[in-house]
Amino acid sequence: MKPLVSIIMGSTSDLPVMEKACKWLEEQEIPFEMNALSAHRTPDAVEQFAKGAKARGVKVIIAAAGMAAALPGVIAASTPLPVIGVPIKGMLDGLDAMLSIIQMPPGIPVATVGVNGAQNAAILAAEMIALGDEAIAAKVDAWKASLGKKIEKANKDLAEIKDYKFKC
Ligand SMILES: Nc1c(C(=O)O)ncn1[C@@H]1O[C@H](COP(=O)(O)O)[C@@H](O)[C@H]1O
Repeated sequence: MKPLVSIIMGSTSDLPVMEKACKWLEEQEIPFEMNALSAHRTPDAVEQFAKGAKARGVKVIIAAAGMAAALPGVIAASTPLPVIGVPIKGMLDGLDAMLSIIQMPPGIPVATVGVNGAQNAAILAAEMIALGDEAIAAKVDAWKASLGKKIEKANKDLAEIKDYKFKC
């Protein structure tokens, strides 16, 4: 199946974080592709990718980068598709990447998730696609319902801990 989500990372050193996005999309059976491209190191390839993504059927791009994270913004500049940026934690705890990604000049937005927020990026991508795709909307709904069930069970378990004292 043609990929609906394209995951781009600045380096394969970002892969341990971005695997969480892949895992979530795989579990939901949402087709995706993944590539390492760098606005700093392979600028021509990034431009070519960004300009061609929509015509290949991609609906949302997830772009992850650490340090001086130009990649998501550079991709956003060359595509009409929504771009979700994932700041990767590095030497400055990811604050450098987060600010690089979130502080886009007016007109070229990047929807930025939290530092290392790969799974949230995948969920947000699915929610965007779900606006025009009932099957994916049903998957997102089911996922959110399962989260609710988990916390309901955790709350029940908490009530059953006999010596639990509310300390706040
Ligand atoms: N921020 C960028 C860009 C870019 O924005 O084009 N290209 C690579 N990087 C980041 O550099 C970090 C170190 O990369 P290496 O581990 O390859 O040296 C990675 O987190 C990557 O995302």
